[in-house]
Amino acid sequence: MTMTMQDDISRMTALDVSGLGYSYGARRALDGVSFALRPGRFTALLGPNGAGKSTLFALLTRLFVSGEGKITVAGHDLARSPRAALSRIGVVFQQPTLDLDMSVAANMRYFAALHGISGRDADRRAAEALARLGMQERAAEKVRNLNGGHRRRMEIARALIHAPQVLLLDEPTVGLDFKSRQAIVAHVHDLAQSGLTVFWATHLVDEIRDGDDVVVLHRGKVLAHEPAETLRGDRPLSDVFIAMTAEEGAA
Ligand SMILES: Nc1ncnc2c1ncn2[C@@H]1O[C@H](COP(=O)(O)OP(=O)(O)OP(=O)(O)O)[C@@H](O)[C@H]1O
Repeated sequence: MTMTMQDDISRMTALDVSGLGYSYGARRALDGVSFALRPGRFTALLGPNGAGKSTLFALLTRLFVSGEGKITVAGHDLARSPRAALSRIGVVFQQPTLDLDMSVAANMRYFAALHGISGRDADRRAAEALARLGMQERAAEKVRNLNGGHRRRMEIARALIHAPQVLLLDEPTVGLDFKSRQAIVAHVHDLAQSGLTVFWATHLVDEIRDGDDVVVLHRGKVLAHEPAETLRGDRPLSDVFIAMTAEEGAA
C-alpha cells in the first residue's frame, strides 16, 4: 500500500527544484531557480555558456550543497534523504569517466557493484542497458577501441544500470561528430519515450525536438519552461533562444 503511494508520488514529481540559489563567492551562479520536470519527458536545459547549467547539475547530484532552496527527486528530499534521492538519478557528466583499459562489460559490472548490484543481476541489467543504447554487440570490446560516440553511449547505458527514474546529462555530445551526436540524441529521446524522465543540458538548439520540454536558463535564472513548440511559436527555436539570451547593449 505504502509502496503504491510512494510510486504514485514518484510519478508525479520526477524532479522538483524550488527557490534554488548558489554563489561562488560574490558571483551569483544560480538565483531563485524553480521548475518541475514532467515525468517521462525529454526536457532540455538550454542555456549559453556560463548560464549556470553545470552548477545546477552539481547541485542536483550533490557534488555541491546549497542552503538555498529545495531539490526533490521522485518524492525524496535530496538534503534530508540523499541516498534515496540519489538512487533515483542516473548521471552522465560532461567529462567522460571511463576506464579505458577495461571492457565495456567490465565497466558496466564495476559500476553495478558501486550500486550494490552483482552476479547475474548485474549481467542481466548490463545487457539490457547496453541494448537500449544499441551497444549490445560491443560488450566484449575494450573501451579504448571504441569511438567517441560509442564511448558516450556506453556511459549513458552505465548510468541506467540501477534503473533510475531520472537521467541527467550535462552537454553529453560535446566533442562528437554530427552523426554520433544525432545517434545519441535519438537514443536518449527513445529512453524518454519509454518512460524515463530525461534532463539534458545543452546550448545546441538542434538537439531539441517538438514534443520536448525546454527550460531556458540565462545568467542563473529560469527565463522560460515550456514545450519546445510553444516556446518557438512560428519561428526557429534558435532565433527565439538568441533573442532571449542576447546581451543588453549588444547589436
Ligand atoms: N569554480 C568557480 N568559481 C567561480 N565562478 C565560477 C566557478 N564555476 C563556475 N563559475 C561561474 O558561475 C557561472 C555559471 O557557470 P556554469 O559552469 O555553471 O555555467 P554553464 O552553463 O555550465 O556553462 P558552460 O556551458 O560554459 O559549462 C559562470 O558565470 C561561471 O563563470
